Amino acid sequence: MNDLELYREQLALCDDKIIDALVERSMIIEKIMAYKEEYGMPILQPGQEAKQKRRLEEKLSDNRYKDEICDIFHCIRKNSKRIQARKLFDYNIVLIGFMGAGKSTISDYLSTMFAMEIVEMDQVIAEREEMSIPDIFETYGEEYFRNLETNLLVEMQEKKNTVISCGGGAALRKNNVQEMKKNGRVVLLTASPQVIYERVKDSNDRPVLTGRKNVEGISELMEQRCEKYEAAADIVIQTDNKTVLQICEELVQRLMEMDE
Ligand SMILES: Nc1ncnc2c1ncn2[C@@H]1O[C@H](COP(=O)(O)OP(=O)(O)O)[C@@H](O)[C@H]1O
Ligand SMILES: O=C(O)C1=C[C@@H](OP(=O)(O)O)[C@@H](O)[C@H](O)C1
Ligand SMILES: [Mg+2]
Repeated sequence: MNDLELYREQLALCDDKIIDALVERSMIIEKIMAYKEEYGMPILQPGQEAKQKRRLEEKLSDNRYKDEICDIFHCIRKNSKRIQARKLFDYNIVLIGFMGAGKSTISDYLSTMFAMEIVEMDQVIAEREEMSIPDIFETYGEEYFRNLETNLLVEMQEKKNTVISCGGGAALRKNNVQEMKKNGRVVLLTASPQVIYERVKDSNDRPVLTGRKNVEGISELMEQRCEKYEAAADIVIQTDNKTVLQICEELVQRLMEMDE
C-alpha cells in the first residue's frame, strides 16, 4: 500500500470515529430532553449554548483549525436543535393574534432556538408582490391581500416542523383556520390594548390601524376580532409583562402538555 492509500484509510477511520461520536452526542441530547421533561425543567436554556461555545473557543484558542472546527460545531448545534424540534413538534406551530401581540418576534425566537424553518406570512407576501403591505392595501385593496393570505396558508400545509407567523387578520376567515389546523397547532398570543398600543405606536406598516392607532381604537377592533381568534386557538398565551423567553417557554410547555 502506498502512502496515499494509507492516508485515505486513516481518514476513513477518523470519519468512523466522528460518526460514532455524533451518534452518541445525539443520544445524549435526547436524554437531556427526557430529563428536563421528567423534572419539569425549562426546555429553553439559552445560557447553556453560550457556555458550550465559550468552552470550545477556550479549548481551541491555540488550534490552527479553530475557525473550521468552530464552524462544524455551529452546524452540530443547529442539528441538535433540529433533533429536539422533531421530537417535540411533529407539526407546524401557527401563531395568530392581534397586531403587536408578538407573533413575528416569538416566531423568530422559536425558530432560532429549535432551528425550525420559519414562514413570516407578511414578509413572503410582500416579497412575492414586490411591494410593502401598506402598498398592497393601497394599490389593490384589503380583499386582494386577504386572498393572498388564504392562498399562502393552503400552500403551507405541505410543510412540517415549521413556525408560521400569521398576519393579524389571517385567523378571521374560517377556511384559513381550517388550513392552519390541517397540519398545525394554533397558538393565540394576546396582549392588552395598552400594551399593544405601546408596541405598535411607532410603526407605520400596519394599514388596518390607520386612523385608530390609539388605545380606544385598538380596543374596539380587538373586541370585534377576539371571538374569532379564541375560536381558532388550540392554546392561548397572554404576553403582557412577559419576556420573549418566558413566552416561548410557556408556549413550548403548553404544546408538550397537549401530547400528554
Ligand atoms: N413580549 C414582548 N415584550 C416586549 N416587546 C415585545 C414583546 N413581543 C413583541 N414585542 C415588540 O412589539 C413590537 C411588535 O411585535 P411583533 O412581533 O411585530 O408583533 P406582531 O407580529 O404580532 O404584529 C415589536 O417592536 C417587538 O419588538
Ligand atoms: O391584523 C391585520 O389585519 C393585519 C396585520 C398585519 O400583521 P401583524 O399582525 O404581524 O402586524 C398585516 O398582516 C396586515 O397589516 C394586516
Ligand atoms: Mg408580524
